[in-house]
Amino acid sequence: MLLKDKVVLITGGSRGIGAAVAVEMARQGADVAINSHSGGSAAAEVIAAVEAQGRRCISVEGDVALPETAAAFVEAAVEAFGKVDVFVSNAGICPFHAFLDMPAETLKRTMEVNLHGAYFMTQAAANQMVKQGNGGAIVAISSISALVGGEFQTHYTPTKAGVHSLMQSCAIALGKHGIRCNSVLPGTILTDINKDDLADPKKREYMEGRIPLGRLGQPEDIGGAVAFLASDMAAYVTGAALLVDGGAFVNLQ
Ligand SMILES: NC(=O)C1=CN([C@@H]2O[C@H](COP(=O)(O)OP(=O)(O)OC[C@H]3O[C@@H](n4cnc5c(N)ncnc54)[C@H](O)[C@@H]3O)[C@@H](O)[C@H]2O)C=CC1
Ligand SMILES: C[C@H](O)[C@@H]1OC(=O)[C@H](O)[C@@H]1O
Repeated sequence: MLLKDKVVLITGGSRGIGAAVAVEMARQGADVAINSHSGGSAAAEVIAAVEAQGRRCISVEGDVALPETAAAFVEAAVEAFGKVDVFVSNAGICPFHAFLDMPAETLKRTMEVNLHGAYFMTQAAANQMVKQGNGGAIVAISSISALVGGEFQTHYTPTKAGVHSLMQSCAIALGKHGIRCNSVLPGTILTDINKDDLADPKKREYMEGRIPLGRLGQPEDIGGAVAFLASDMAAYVTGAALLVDGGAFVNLQ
């Protein structure tokens, strides 16, 4: 087990990648706190799946775009489990939309959830880790989209580049406290975030065709990379980015 008796906090942990990461963390021996926005029954399913691994789980609802959500999430986790060892910044949205008529509100909301949310949450988790004095690990779910663009993602890709940049700067700011900060860059993973976009068979076939490993990703494909970066196996890894994309990024021709 890579994370025996560690406490892991995950934003956006009720569905998709965050939910799969929560279960993997539990499989690796950790207790888990998930945040989500209206997680409802999905959050309850994640709690059950973590408990099935013999670990504890709490769910705290809140919009990561609001600074007060971060303080409340960390406080609830400390109250339940006594500490924070690992923080995974995962919550995100991607409302696909063309560039030329992008509504200002869609741009603003995407920035606030994906980037400001990651900032507030990372800051709150890091403050708790510094207070504890034992170091820690922070992993942000960035994206292959931090490196390459998307016609209908002009509001989204800058947030994913920003999240990785946040991890790089935090690696420097927090290194003296023994806190490591890294990013995981998933390729296209089948979740609710792209359900509508990939409902178009032509788009889905095109995306699949770009991937040397021959398939789109599943949420479970991301858990191992996060567990590695969160664990002592990665004790000398900070400010790094790990692509988990089936080879899509390097596939020029
Ligand atoms: N699915 C994909 O192909 C990829 C996803 N990502 C990133 O992975 C992360 C998770 O995405 P998926 O699992 O695919 O999406 P999803 O839509 O399946 O899950 C999103 C999660 O974030 C939560 N969430 C959304 N807005 C929130 C808010 N304002 N406050 C708190 N929680 C909120 C939801 O409650 C849910 O738990 C996102 O940051 C996304 O950008 C990165 C690369 C690829
Ligand atoms: C939502 C998209 O399908 C997904 O999000 C990302 O970050 C990936 O690059 C995919 O485009």
